[in-house]
Amino acid sequence: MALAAARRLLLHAGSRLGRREAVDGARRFANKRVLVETEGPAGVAVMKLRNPPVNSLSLECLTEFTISLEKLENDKSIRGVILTSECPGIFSAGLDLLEMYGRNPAHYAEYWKNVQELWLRLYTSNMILVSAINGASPAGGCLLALCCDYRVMADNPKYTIGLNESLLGIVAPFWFKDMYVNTIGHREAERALQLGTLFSPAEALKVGVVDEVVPEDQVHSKARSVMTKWLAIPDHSRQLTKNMMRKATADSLIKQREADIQNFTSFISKDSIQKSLHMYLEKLKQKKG
Ligand SMILES: CCCCCC/C=C/CC(=O)SCCNC(=O)CCNC(=O)[C@H](O)C(C)(C)COP(=O)(O)OP(=O)(O)OC[C@H]1O[C@@H](n2cnc3c(N)ncnc32)[C@H](O)[C@@H]1OP(=O)(O)O
Repeated sequence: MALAAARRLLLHAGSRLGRREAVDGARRFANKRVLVETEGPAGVAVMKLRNPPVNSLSLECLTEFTISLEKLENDKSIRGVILTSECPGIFSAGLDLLEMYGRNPAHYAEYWKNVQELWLRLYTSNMILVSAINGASPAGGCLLALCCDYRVMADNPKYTIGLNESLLGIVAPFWFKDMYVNTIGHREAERALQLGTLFSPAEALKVGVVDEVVPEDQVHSKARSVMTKWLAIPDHSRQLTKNMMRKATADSLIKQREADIQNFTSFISKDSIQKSLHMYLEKLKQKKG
């Protein structure tokens, strides 16, 4: 409830939490966890996630992300968005594990509703979305990239990308799976989902999780040149085509949003799933020590 009110305030009052300012002719607005700048080709915004240390998609981050997208959708001068990260070496660590561990069912339901909302807004966006994947991109991080129309990834073998949910002892929801199938085909998706494969950039390119791999210092310039190419297509025909390609996948979640929330809430509340998440979080901690 409080988040919904904050969302309305941010969206309509615009400048209270989300500041809009002019910098060298470029416009920018920033929430705490998402920075949006208009720069480069006309009509293009660059959206940078900045939720250190790993750009995990906490409830606050999801909300700010969704609001920023909504603002851009409402700004008729914006035709394309480059999605990238301000956290060195990390695109996004995906959903915030601490939102799914040790909380109550009402919290899980609220969290999942916001995950769905961001996904629907990204996946069905009328704007051209290009991701400049400049770091690790597991699970929900990969999901963000998969929503884009084109994916450029930095050629750094330390960075991996994929839907690795099964490694955590959880299961990718059907709409994550559908988008994976749409992107890499049924056989590759089936194998990668079961194994929880995290692909290196070269592997991701081979299997089709990303469209291009370039030297790390060229990720942004490549994303911009890709955007320029896409901007040359008339919006109405591109948008109608995108809608035709994506509508069925989006509709299958829209039809059953409430059931999906209930399914998530009961799944994630199970003792066995909480135990798996606990073990995974411990493993992340031990990796450091
Ligand atoms: C029907 C039911 C359906 C259920 C479906 C639920 C779907 C879930 C989709 C998801 O997105 S689940 C999240 C999956 N994410 C991951 O597996 C990524 C885990 N993280 C990593 O592998 C690494 O952290 C990294 C991203 C490769 C970065 O490595 P690095 O060495 O740079 O940092 P760390 O030291 O590992 O991490 C720093 C700090 O951040 C914490 N952290 C990492 N990832 C997350 C996360 N996703 N959520 C919350 N917190 C995260 C990590 O624990 C460290 O915390 P500390 O307090 O500093 O120890």
